[in-house]
Amino acid sequence: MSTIAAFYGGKSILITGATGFLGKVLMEKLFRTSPDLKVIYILVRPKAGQTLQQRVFQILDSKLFEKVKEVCPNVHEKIRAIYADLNQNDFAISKEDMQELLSCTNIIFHCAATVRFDDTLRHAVQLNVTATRQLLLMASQMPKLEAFIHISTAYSNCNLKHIDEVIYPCPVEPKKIIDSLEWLDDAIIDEITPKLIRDWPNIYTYTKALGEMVVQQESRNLNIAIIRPSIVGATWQEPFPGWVDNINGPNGIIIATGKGFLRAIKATPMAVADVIPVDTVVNLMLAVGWYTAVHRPKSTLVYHITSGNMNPCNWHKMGVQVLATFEKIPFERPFRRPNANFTSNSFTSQYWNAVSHRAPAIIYDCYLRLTGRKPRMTKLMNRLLRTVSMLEYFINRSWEWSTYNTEMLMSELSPEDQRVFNFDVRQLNWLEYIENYVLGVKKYLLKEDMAGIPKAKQRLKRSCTPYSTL
Ligand SMILES: CCCCCCCCCCCCCCCCCCCCCC(=O)SCCNC(=O)CCNC(=O)[C@H](O)C(C)(C)COP(=O)(O)OP(=O)(O)OC[C@H]1O[C@@H](n2cnc3c(N)ncnc32)[C@H](O)[C@@H]1OP(=O)(O)O
Ligand SMILES: NC(=O)C1=CN([C@@H]2O[C@H](COP(=O)(O)OP(=O)(O)OC[C@H]3O[C@@H](n4cnc5c(N)ncnc54)[C@H](OP(=O)(O)O)[C@@H]3O)[C@@H](O)[C@H]2O)C=CC1
Repeated sequence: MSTIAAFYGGKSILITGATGFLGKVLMEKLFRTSPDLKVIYILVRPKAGQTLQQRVFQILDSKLFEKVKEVCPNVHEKIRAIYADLNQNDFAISKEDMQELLSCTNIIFHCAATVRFDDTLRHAVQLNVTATRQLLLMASQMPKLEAFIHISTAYSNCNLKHIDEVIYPCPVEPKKIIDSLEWLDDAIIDEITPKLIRDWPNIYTYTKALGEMVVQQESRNLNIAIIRPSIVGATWQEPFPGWVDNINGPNGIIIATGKGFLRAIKATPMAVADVIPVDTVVNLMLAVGWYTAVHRPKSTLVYHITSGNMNPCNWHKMGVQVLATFEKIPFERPFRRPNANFTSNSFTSQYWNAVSHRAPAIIYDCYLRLTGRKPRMTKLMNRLLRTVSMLEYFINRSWEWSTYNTEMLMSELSPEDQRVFNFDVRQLNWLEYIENYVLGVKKYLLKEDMAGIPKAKQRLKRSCTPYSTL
C-alpha cells in the first residue's frame, strides 16, 4: 500500500483553484488514490451562469473523472463546494462555512491564481498576493492543519538565469504594494506598473514572486511548502494521456498552428522547452503534502518541478514533432495546411507576420465581404499575433532551475510511492508525449471526432492553399 495514499485517507483537504486545469487533475488523483479521504472542500465562485453545484457536477461528469467514479462511487458526497470569491474580503465565505473550514481542514493546496499575462496590477495583486495572505491568515486559525502547499511558478524569478529553490526578495515589499493599491487610482497604477515590475516580463510572474514573499513573511508556525512548476502541459499518463482543457501555454499555439493560422513564430529553436506534464506536477504536490505534514521541515521548502535539467527537450524538437503529428492526426477544417517555422530574427519575424499572417487574413476578409459575410480573419489574426508576442519572452530564453529538494523528496519515497506518485520526468519519452498532447488538444479542447481523421487526411493531401470552409 502506498504510504502517501494512506496518508490522505480520512483527511479533510481544502483546495483553491479546484475548477482550474491543475486543480481538477489534483482532485481526480486524490479521489482515485485515496477514495477513503474524508472530504475535499473547494472554494468556488459561480461562473458563466452556472451555480456552484452545476460547476461541480460538470467537472465530475467529465471524461477526466471516469475512473474516479469506479473507485469512489460516492465522490459527489465527498466534495463540498463552498461559495467563495478570492477577490473579496474574507473571500465572502459565510460564517458557518468559515467555521467548518477553520475547525476541520487538515491540508491546504492553494492553486487559485490569475494566470493572465495582461491582467491589471490591482486584480493580479488581489488574487496572487492579497488572497494568499488572507488564506495564510485563515490557515493560522486552523487547529488541525498539517500542511499548507502553495503553488507558484518556476517563472516567478524569470528575471534570473539560474534559479535556486529559495525565496528571493522582491525590490518592493508586498505589503507596501497592497497598501498603496488601496488609495491609488487606476490611471496612476497603470503609469507606475512598468517601474514596479522592472525586469519581470509581465504582471503575472511579478505578482507570483510577491505571493512567495508573502508566504515567507506570513508563515508563522505553519508547515508550508512552495511548488514551482514550469510550463504545465497535458497529462503524460494519468488518468489517461493527453488530457488538456484550456488554451494557455502551448495549447493555443498548437491549435493555431494545426488550423493553419500560424506559420512563423519568433523563437530560439535550441532554447529549452521546459514543459512539464500536469499529472507529474500533481504527483509531486501530493508527495510534498505528505512530506511537509509528516516530516515537518524546519523551514519552508521550495520544490522545482521542471523538465529541462533532467530530460531536456528544445522548441525545435517539439515543433518538428507537433508538425509530424498533424500529418498523422490532422485537425478538421484548417484555414491552410499546417506548416510553421521558428525564426529567431526580428526582421524575418516581421516579414513573415506581414506576408504569411496579415496579408492572407486581409485577402480572406475581402473574400468574406464579397460573398456577403462578415469579415473576421484580420481581427482574429491580430489577437493571435498579440498572444504570440506575449509568449515570446518564454520561447527565446532558457533557464536553469536547481532541483535538490525535488530529488531529495524522490529519494525519500518508497518504491511503491515512486510508482504511484511518479514525478521522475527522466522517464518521459518526449516524442510519444507530444503526439499524445496534440491528439489530446484535438479530442478534449477542439472536441473533434476521431472518426473524421481519414477524411481530414485526404483533404490535407490535396491542399496547399487556403481553404474557404472555415
Ligand atoms: C517548427 C515550428 C513548429 C511550430 C509548431 C508549434 C509548436 C509548439 C510550440 C509551442 C510554443 C508554446 C509557448 C508557450 C509558452 C508559455 C509560457 C508560459 C510561461 C509561464 C507559465 C506559468 O507560470 S502560468 C500559465 C501560463 N499562462 C498562460 O499561458 C496565459 C497566457 N494567456 C494570456 O494571458 C491571455 O490569453 C492573452 C495572451 C493576454 C490573450 O488575451 P485575450 O484578451 O486576447 O483573450 P483570450 O485569452 O480570451 O484569448 C483570445 C484569443 O487568443 C487565443 N489564445 C489565447 N491564448 C493563446 C495561446 N497561448 N496561443 C495561441 N492562441 C491563444 C484564443 O484562442 C482566443 O482566440 P479567439 O479570439 O478566437 O477566441
Ligand atoms: N498552467 C500553467 O502552465 C502553470 C500554472 N502555474 C500555477 O498553477 C496554479 C494553477 O494554474 P492553472 O490551473 O493553470 O490555472 P487556471 O486558470 O486553469 O485556474 C485558476 C483557478 O483559480 C480560480 N480563481 C481565479 N480567480 C478566482 C476568484 N476570484 N475566486 C475564486 N477562485 C478563483 C479559478 O476559478 P474559476 O474557474 O472560477 O475561474 C480556477 O479554478 C496557479 O497558481 C498558477 O500560477 C504555475 C506554472 C505553470
